[in-house]
This record gives sequence, structure tokens and C-alpha cells, in this order.
Amino acid sequence: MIRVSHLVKTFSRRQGGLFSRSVQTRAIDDLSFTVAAGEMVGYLGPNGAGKSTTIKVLTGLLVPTSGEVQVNGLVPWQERRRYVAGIGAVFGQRTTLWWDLPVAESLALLQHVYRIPAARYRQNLAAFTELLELGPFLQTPVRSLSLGQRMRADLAAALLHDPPLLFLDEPTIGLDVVARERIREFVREVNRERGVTVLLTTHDLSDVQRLCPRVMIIDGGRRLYDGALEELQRRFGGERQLVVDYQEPPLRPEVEGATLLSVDGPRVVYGFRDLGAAELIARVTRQAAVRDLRVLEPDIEATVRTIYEQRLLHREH
Ligand SMILES: Nc1ncnc2c1ncn2[C@@H]1O[C@H](COP(=O)(O)OP(=O)(O)OP(=O)(O)O)[C@@H](O)[C@H]1O
Repeated sequence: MIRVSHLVKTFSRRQGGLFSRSVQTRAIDDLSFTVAAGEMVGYLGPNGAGKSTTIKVLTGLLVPTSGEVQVNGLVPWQERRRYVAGIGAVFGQRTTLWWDLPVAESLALLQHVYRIPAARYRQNLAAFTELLELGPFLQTPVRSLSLGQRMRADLAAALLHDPPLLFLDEPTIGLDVVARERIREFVREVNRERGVTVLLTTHDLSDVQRLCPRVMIIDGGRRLYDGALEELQRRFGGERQLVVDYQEPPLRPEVEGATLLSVDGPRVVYGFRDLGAAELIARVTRQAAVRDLRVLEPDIEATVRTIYEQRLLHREH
């Protein structure tokens, strides 16, 4: 569905005053990847990594310096009209709808832009109105919508013409938990029910955790990782923790296979990595009578932050 091969995009700008010279930035530096039909892929990377540039090339807004791109069998920046009929895009930072028009009229205009057959348009509009609960604000001008409402209207707009591929760029930015969850649920539904392929760019890892079995990480315009988020957690994540409340403060709290992180009266916190939680719990309960215990998973946001900050993936590249 998406095939990117040896993609390079350089930007040049002039720097300095009287003796100004041209400075080149390689936003994308020999990037290759493929995405198959029906996949949901999270596209991650620190600020300035080259994510937006990739999406702009894939949506046909930018022409690359070199390399090849094929999406739905077409080259995005050629045959624009045919190409845009096969993709949908939602950019969290800006709307693709008409600012002064009510949502319903914006959507009706899109029917004409994409030449959507009337019956199909009515069907999709009804389905999205229900799934995204658009009803209460269909007659509201786009400029008066809340951010969450606008994002829902934008999602409907992006999918009205039944594109098989959807680009989502920060679709949950600035939204509260409920609004975020509703959008994720909708994206999951269109992927499952309509087979829509999704490429999701986000800084919110919980979006990716909930939606994307596959994650790609880029930095400096290069692909550093392609796999599951959990695999990163396993390789670079901190220890898991077991918090144990013993019946009595233990005389010898040490347990083989776990590090002792803290002892506070009857509460002991263990760190563990290789040992399974069930085995550690078995060892703990053999040791002394236990009143309560819980396992704390390491924070995936913190793990990925460390990967970016310490450039852990660069080292192995
Ligand atoms: N129009 C442009 N002219 C010059 N340099 C640009 C232009 N667009 C992007 N760049 C540079 O290309 C690099 C990649 O930028 P890009 O916006 O693709 O990163 P990003 O991963 O989307 O970052 P963010 O997470 O901050 O949105 C950066 O160094 C940026 O400064």
C-alpha cells in the first residue's frame, strides 16, 4: 500500500547577512519502509525528526529531493486528483474544513469535491454522525466548534470518500481523556470494519499503545526502529516493581532474583526484570505472610523519552 525507497528530502535556506550562504538540512535521509493494506502503524520520533516532512511527501504536498514513493500504486505528487481520492488526512493542528461554514455544509461541499455518489454519501454521513456523535453540532460553524468536536468533524470529512488509507497527524493533541478515547475508538472501528490502513504520527504514546501493533521510530530523517512498542520497553525500559505489604515488618526482606528498592515497616518494594511476576510473588509469599501486593509496570513514556534523550537507538544503528 505504501512503498518508500531511499527517500531524501533536503531543505536549503540562506543564513547570515552580507556574506550569506546556503545551509542544507537533510530532513529525510535515505528512508525506506513499506506499509501493507490494513495495518495501523505508529510513526514516532523526537521534534525535528522528519515525521511531518514524511507525511507531507506521502500526501503529495512536498516533492522529495530523491528516492521513490508509491502509495496505492501512484506517485503522490503526480496525478494529484486521482491520488487524493485514495487518501484521507487529518492534521490535529489545523482543520481541512471551511472555517465559516456549518459542519453539514462543509461535508456537503466535500461530496462535490470528491464526486461521492449521493447514496454512498448519505450512508457514510449517517454512519459517521452516529459513531462520532456529530448530530449536536452539524449546524454549527466550524470556527465555533470545540477542539474535540472539530477533530471529530475532520475525521468524518477525511473518510467520506472511502479512502483506503488514512494519515493522522497528532489527532488527539490538546484533547481531554474522554475525547481522546472516542477518537481512538473510531479509528479502531474504521480499521476493523472498513479495512482502512492508518499511519499515525503522534507524541502521545498511549494513542500508539492502544491502536498500533507496529511502531516506526525515526530521527535525523533515518529509520531507527521498526517493531512493537513493547519490544522497546523490554529492551530499554526500567525495571518492573512489586510492592508487597507483609503482615509484619520482615526481618530479612531480601528475595533472590529481585533488588530491594525500599523497606518501610511492613511495606517492601522490589525491582525485577528477568524473573516473571508470578515466580517473584511465589518466592515472596514463601518468605513471610503477605497482606497485599501489586505489580507496577515501567512507564513507556519515560522509556521512550530516555531513548530519545540518550539516543539509545542511534548507537546500535
Ligand atoms: N520548509 C522547511 N524549510 C527548512 N527546513 C525545514 C522545513 N520543514 C522542515 N524543516 C526541517 O527539517 C527537519 C525535520 O522537520 P519535521 O517538521 O519533518 O520534523 P517532525 O519530526 O515533524 O518534528 P515535530 O515533532 O517537531 O513536528 C527539521 O530540522 C526542520 O527544521
